Amino acid sequence: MEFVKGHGTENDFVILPDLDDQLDLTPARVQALCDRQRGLGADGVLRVVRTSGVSGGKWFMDYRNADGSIAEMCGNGLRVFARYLVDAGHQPQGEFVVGTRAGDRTVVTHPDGSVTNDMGPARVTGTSIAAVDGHGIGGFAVDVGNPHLACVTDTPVDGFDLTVPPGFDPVMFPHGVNVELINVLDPDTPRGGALRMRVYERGVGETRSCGTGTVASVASWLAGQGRTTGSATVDVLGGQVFVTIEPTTSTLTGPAVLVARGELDKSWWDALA
Ligand SMILES: N[C@@H](CCC[C@H](N)C(=O)O)C(=O)O
Repeated sequence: MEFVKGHGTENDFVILPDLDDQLDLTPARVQALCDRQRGLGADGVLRVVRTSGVSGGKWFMDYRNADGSIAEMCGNGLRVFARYLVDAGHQPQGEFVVGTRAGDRTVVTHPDGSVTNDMGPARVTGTSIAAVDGHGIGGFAVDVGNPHLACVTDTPVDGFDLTVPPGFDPVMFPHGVNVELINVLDPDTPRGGALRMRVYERGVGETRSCGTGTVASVASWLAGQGRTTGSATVDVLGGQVFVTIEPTTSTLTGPAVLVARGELDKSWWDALA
């Protein structure tokens, strides 16, 4: 069985081409694939499925977190998924649609290897508090298809201990939440704001980047100013992305890198069922 390894700003994924939707991708198999000692190592799995499509799209991105859980959407994963489709010859370079559990998303692959995703609306749904490293940090709940609690703080984000999961309000986030900590590096550059973000991802732990988290972070930063539109670069541990927020949608541009391809050992895979 073929696999491809890739990353977007060092948020890394095992890509499993399964065009005819045949694979039994159990949580145990996802956990083993993502394990950095007994598997390939990754923050998540992207299963590539060909579909008849509900609105012109030919592809479905089946995203799983490293703990085996299913999430609605993955922004970095979507860029890597798009890059894989072009690299494998399944799509020409340019614009096409990918189905996700959060809905259809248009992607545009660029010749320099970067990808722009239409991320859909970033809906600010309220305020809440994250308990991080002994601090209570206020932020905005933002729905980017998946749930986020994006907290702008003056405390330097690089100093927080994110080896422990942040606490959050389980009534507000009954299905868990991804927590972002954000510093404003510069509120007004020629490209909009400049933010720095760290993230603790639901179902994974701290990762070096989270695409939906960067969109939530910019939406939260804007909401704190009473704004609903704007743009910003977001520095993450694994690089930089660019986000725009519009009234009805948002976009995310950043790198998408394919690193390796190979074959899974059949007896290893079968033993995990
Ligand atoms: N890394 C992703 C987000 C993956 C899903 C998230 N952990 C969740 O459970 O919602 C991204 O780049 O957006």
